[in-house]
Amino acid sequence: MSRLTATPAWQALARHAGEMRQHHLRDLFAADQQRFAELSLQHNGLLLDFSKQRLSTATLALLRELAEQTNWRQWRERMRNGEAINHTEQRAVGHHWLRAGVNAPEDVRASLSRLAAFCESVHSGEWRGYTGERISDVVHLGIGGSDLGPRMAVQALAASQHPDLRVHFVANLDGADLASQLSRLDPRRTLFIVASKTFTTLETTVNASTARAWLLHAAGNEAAVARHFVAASSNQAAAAAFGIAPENVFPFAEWVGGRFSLWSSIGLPVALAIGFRNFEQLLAGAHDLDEHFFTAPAASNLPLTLALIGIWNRNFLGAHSHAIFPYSHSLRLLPSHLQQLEMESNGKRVDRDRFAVDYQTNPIVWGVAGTNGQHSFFQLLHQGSELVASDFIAVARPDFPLPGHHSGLLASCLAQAAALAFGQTAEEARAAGIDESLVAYRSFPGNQPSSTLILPALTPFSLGQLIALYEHKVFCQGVLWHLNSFDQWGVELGKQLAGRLLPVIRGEGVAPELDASTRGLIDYLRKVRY
Ligand SMILES: O=P(O)(O)OC[C@H]1O[C@H](O)[C@H](O)[C@@H](O)[C@@H]1O
Repeated sequence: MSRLTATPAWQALARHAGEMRQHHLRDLFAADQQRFAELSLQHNGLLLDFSKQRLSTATLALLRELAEQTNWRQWRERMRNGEAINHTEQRAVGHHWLRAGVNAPEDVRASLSRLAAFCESVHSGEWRGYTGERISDVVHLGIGGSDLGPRMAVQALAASQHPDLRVHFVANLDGADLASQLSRLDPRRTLFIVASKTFTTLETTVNASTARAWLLHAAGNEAAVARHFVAASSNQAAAAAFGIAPENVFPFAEWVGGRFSLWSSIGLPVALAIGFRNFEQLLAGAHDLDEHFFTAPAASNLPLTLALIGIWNRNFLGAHSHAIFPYSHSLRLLPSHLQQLEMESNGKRVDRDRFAVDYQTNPIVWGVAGTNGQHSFFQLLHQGSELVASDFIAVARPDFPLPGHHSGLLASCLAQAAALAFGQTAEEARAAGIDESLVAYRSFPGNQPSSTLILPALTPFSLGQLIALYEHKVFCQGVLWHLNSFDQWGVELGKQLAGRLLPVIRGEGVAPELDASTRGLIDYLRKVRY
């Protein structure tokens, strides 16, 4: 038994879960008129309703006890104070310093000033392309943490988009991604941001090389590169070796993890898309949530509460997956961003002390924007055999107010969460006039747990709050599961194998150690390719 599963709180929760599994959400609501008031929290405009989770105030008290027994407060202080809690890489975890405003470290403030000046020069037209044209399009080349966060934020804040500058994103190594963008762009007016913490990532360096060749083909002069390429990276030497002028490199520190790097110079496309003042609001929103997380007591701490609910669903009710449903077209990439944030952080099976865990860690995170999901896979949530926990995210005021749209969107969000929770009994189906032969098919078991998060409006500030909320949730879950949430060794093996296969695919080498399946696939690919 691990230290975690041996804690008195874990043992008590396991016993308590046996009892809670007997209850349906219908009964829990019927038994307590105060349930919404007791099981919801607010912070500076955000409302989190977790009354539709299959838990009680007693469950939460036990979960908070588990958090105390795993020293979550001390870990929170360690992160805040810059201890090297990413122990496998000997690094501090400092993304929260990037948004600390006037209290941010000197180098962070200096870096923000440079970003501000650069944005100003692009927006004002002072920055020109190699023929003297203004920049009309920015292409951000990055992948994973160097792509998903800024891509999601630019899309989410489309309503604040700068009118004269279009921002595009290319991540995939598949040439179809870059080719489809380049075909629509004018090299004289296009600025590329090469975004890579390490500056060694295959996808990004290949895309950047192709983009550079495309520019040089038009410009015919190496000097054009300095007018059209900037970089966001921790590896200034590699950026320089690639040919990016040192004054065009916007560095950030090693203590910024890739999936937490939106707040650093990796966020440059966001600042260019929505303006630097709005980018500062995004940082301010995240800082607001940081302050809340660092100071609020456990009972009113939003990120801790989200984390504890997730642990309850995963470890005590047995949910394998966690769905994110933003009822906001603008937030449609949030599930992808959270997929990386959560699964890359806590998709681990070895704990901080190098022991294999004897409990489940991160569930599979997935989701799409509502209402689209309702008309495809929600069937399984309503009547399938899986327990799926969900977060519904609603925005009270529309960012694109077309008459007749937003009320229906909000009604759908609340209706789906209620239908999942309460279902429809056979008696109710009969009372609704359903023919007896169809009653079994038209009954809904309900009891699918969900939380609903409401943002008053989708602004740079509230988006900052939202992302930071999930970042700190992930931190708390990592603490409780006793994981290092800030490394990602699991993605290395596939990369190494790809490096070894590359010459074989090209027909430039042999790899005698290949397994029969990979060898057979390569043989077939080569046969149909040439
Ligand atoms: O920013 P880069 O160094 O190019 O890394 C891009 C991404 O690739 C890696 O494989 C990691 O899994 C991600 O955490 C990282 O964000």
